[in-house]
Amino acid sequence: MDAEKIRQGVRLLLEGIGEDPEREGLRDTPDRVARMYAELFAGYADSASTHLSTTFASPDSEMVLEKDITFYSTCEHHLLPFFGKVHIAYIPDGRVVGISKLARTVEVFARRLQIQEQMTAQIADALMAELHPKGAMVAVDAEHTCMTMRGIKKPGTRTLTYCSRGAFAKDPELKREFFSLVR
Ligand SMILES: Nc1nc2c(ncn2[C@@H]2O[C@H](COP(=O)(O)OP(=O)(O)OP(=O)(O)O)[C@@H](O)[C@H]2O)c(=O)[nH]1
Ligand SMILES: [Zn+2]
Repeated sequence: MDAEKIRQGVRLLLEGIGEDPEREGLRDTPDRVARMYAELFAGYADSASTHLSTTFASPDSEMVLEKDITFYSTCEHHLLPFFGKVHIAYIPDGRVVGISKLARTVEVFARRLQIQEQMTAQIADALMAELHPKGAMVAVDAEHTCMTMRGIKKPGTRTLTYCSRGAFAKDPELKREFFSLVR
């Protein structure tokens, strides 16, 4: 990430809205925003494979479901936050990952400029590619501040997206089980 470019950009934004970037309250803002962006967009320098490569043998495991993983991401159309919960399920094919690694995988993709559908699919595809499970399913339930605090302004509206791969894509019964568990 190029912190200097971000600082220059924020100075221009402040001028654009008619503010004085040199006034006391704003003097450190470009640098604060650059440091904040390093945090919000840390996902670009991270990869799911880093977190999903350590696996443990678990021959008899059935569905594993991690639900209510809180996330904050940034909408690529408006640069505003969208946030909510991710639910991840997979059916191991003999090997499982440490449970924290599922939440880490969410962070890898949430900490980028995103649209919700793409983030949902990227999480499912990363699980399939790294863990080779029999199937994976991801649901995301989020509020987009670009819809609630601006534009159409509908507070409380939630967007739900799903992505199923492998056994979950083929077997409606498994999908139903996933939905009954995340509800
Ligand atoms: N599918 C999808 N759309 C998104 C997401 N985040 C924001 N959007 C939408 O992206 C669209 C961008 O539409 P535009 O018409 O180009 O932008 P806009 O004039 O700011 O649109 P409004 O929000 O309707 O005022 C809007 O409809 C947003 O609601 C997302 O994660 N997925
Ligand atoms: Zn938006």
